[in-house]
Amino acid sequence: MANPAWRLAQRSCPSHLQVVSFPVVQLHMNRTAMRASQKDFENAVNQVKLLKKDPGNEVKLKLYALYKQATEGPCDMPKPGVFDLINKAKWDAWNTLGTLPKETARQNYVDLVSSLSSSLESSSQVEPGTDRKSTAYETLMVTSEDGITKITLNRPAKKNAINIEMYHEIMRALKAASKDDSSITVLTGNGDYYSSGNDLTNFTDIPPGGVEEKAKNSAILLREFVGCFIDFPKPLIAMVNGPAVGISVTILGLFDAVYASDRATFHTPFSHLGQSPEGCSSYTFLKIMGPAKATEMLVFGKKLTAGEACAQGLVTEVFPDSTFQKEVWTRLKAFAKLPPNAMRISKEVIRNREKEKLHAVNAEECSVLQERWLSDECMNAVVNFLSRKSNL
Ligand SMILES: CCCCCCCCCCC/C=C/C(=O)SCCNC(=O)CCNC(=O)[C@H](O)C(C)(C)COP(=O)(O)OP(=O)(O)OC[C@H]1O[C@@H](n2cnc3c(N)ncnc32)[C@H](O)[C@@H]1OP(=O)(O)O
Repeated sequence: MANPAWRLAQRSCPSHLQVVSFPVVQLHMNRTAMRASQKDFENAVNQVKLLKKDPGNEVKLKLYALYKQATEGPCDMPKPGVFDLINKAKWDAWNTLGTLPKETARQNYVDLVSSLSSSLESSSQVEPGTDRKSTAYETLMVTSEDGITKITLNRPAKKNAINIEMYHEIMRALKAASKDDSSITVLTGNGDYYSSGNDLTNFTDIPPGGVEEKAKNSAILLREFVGCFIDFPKPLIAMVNGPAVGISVTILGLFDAVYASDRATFHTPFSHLGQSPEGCSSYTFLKIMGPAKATEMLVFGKKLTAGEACAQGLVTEVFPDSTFQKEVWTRLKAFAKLPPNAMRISKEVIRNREKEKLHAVNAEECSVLQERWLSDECMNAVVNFLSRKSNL
């Protein structure tokens, strides 16, 4: 237990959280749909006692925060002073959870313990330096090689539209990547598209009278999904191999570098869909490109070419499609040889002061969208697409 922040954090934690060992399992994010029972929660709390390896301060603070949220609800403690670093770190971690419902916090705690266990299992099964290929995903391909974990969206026949399963799997892959032995993480798409954004059939499996409930659960899912990008600790790089739509574009503002093929386009047709911006784009795009250009994209749905997106600062560099893979991978392999701790810490220094703001923006965007999804404008747009009348 290297860091005094955690040691101190333990003092006001229940005794089970004072044992630092490392959990054991595969993260089953789709369990969020099932809801953890009190018994699952208690089991997870006990499982923490069995952990053999230190999961690191970041994870321990998350466990602390989720435990407090699950047992006491939203943080109502006065904010510690700036020099009370340890208690402030704990307070920040708890307070960041905002009004996350107790039962969601309980579920997230169970999932986190489960994912820690999973990461221990996988790392103990793989020789250091050995290439890994995960077969545990339905909608992704995840590989780890040369210090780079590559997450590939893998529904090419649907233009890599993000269905509910893919949201969960991306979160699971990011959580695993944040703890594996790679230095950088790359997100890309299989096939001709990077991603066509939210799968519009996500709006279809709604039980009669259940639309409000579905909107509420979707807002929780979206907030958690975007939160994983806000909190991702290692350099996160997008390789935008083709057109990108909707949420696959907006979250680019949370990446550390965005490399694009000259075939890529960037399109956020939220108004056409009766929806509103997410992925923190209502904040990041304004910072990146200024309000005038951000409004063109986010309000009027202007589709940008890769060159335009680069000129506006959303994209780091554009490559001819014919050499895109080769040139970007050469670059990524060089990045992956840089000292990983230095990269992680530099990212922290660059990003950390914005984190609290980003989580607040994320929460607000999700709450606005929750209402939007119930609007006639949104429902009509979805029905139009599903009946193939959409003409974005
Ligand atoms: C009650 C509340 C529930 C809320 C649930 C919400 C959960 C979180 C939401 C987070 C917020 C995110 C917002 C966004 O991302 S907005 C952007 C949404 N995306 C779109 O509007 C794009 C829609 N797709 C298209 O316009 C075209 O398909 C596209 C231009 C991408 C490609 O056109 P093209 O003609 O080249 O190809 P096809 O249309 O024939 O597509 C091939 C097949 O892929 C299917 N497809 C493509 N994109 C999607 C999609 N986004 N959702 C569902 N399906 C998609 C398409 O239907 C074709 O399938 P078939 O071959 O079976 O017909």
